[in-house]
Amino acid sequence: MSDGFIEVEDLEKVFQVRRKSGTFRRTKREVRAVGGISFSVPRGEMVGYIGPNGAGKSTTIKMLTGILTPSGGRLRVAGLDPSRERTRLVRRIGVVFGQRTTLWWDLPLRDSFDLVRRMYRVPGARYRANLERCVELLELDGLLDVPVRQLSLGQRMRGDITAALLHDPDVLYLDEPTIGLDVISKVRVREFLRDLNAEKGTTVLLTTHDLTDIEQLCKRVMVIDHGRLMYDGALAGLHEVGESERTLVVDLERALPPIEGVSGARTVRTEGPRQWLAFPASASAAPIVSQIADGYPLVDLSVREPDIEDVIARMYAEG
Ligand SMILES: Nc1ncnc2c1ncn2[C@@H]1O[C@H](COP(=O)(O)OP(=O)(O)OP(=O)(O)O)[C@@H](O)[C@H]1O
Repeated sequence: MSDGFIEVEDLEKVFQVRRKSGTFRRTKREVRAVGGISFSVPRGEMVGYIGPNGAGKSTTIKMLTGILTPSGGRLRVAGLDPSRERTRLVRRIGVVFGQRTTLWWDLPLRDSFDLVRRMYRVPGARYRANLERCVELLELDGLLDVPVRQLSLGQRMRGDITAALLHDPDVLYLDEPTIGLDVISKVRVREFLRDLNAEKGTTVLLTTHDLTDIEQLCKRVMVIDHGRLMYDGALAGLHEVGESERTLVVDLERALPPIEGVSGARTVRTEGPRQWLAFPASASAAPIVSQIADGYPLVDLSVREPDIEDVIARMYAEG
């Protein structure tokens, strides 16, 4: 194996699923959730790990955290074998699942954090410094005495991220950290993660359905589908392989005929004063925006990233 901080070689996970067939008979079926993948992540890198539903992302993360034992292949995180040395590994990693909380539902945030401190035996000074930093950067001030169940989704997520970082992990696994968050909370979480990576050199593996997360945080992205690694490289390269498109959504002062004559983009939909223009995902939106602003009464605009499913479908189409 090479000397990456996360090293994965021919990693496999096969689940045996029992199915009832007829009244008495049960048949066994194998599900190859991860079918022999290899990658290496150097220390301090932020990597996106994306793929459609059921692709094998969670199963990979569970093997990387030691929750699941691989069926085959080799795996090292911070020099440790996750399933055999799980207790030692736990001190080196942090995990955030967007769809469920690791915080105690009925306790105020402060008490949840205190329990995490005891569990990981974080020294007092380090705990206070880390908590203070998270409270400031994630704007949790005033929320520490609120029970978790009373927090909004965005506030809870920021609480979960704090809980995952109190013991200064070297590796952070983030599973859909911006799912269901409003635009402002998303921006806040992304800024925080960028700063964390820059200041502490935390290695981050990020699973998300939101390509904007990847675009703003990761230089490198890995795509998994049907348990196989389909792509490992820059996001721009992925867009080129799949010839995927981004969409510019423009609001004009009034309803007008479809915008025409903008080089590099074409109008794909109009609805009252709002129009949608598609352009190659690897191109910059700036020249398109300026052409529209020169010729049309522009009020507002936003750029939408392509869906991950769409990008992957196009990859297949390219063959
Ligand atoms: N414990 C299990 N027993 C049997 N099959 C499983 C188990 N866990 C996962 N699978 C199957 O393995 C495959 C990969 O699942 P996995 O949860 O890793 O996908 P995913 O990429 O994380 O999907 P999602 O984006 O929906 O979370 C799926 O077909 C799933 O049904």
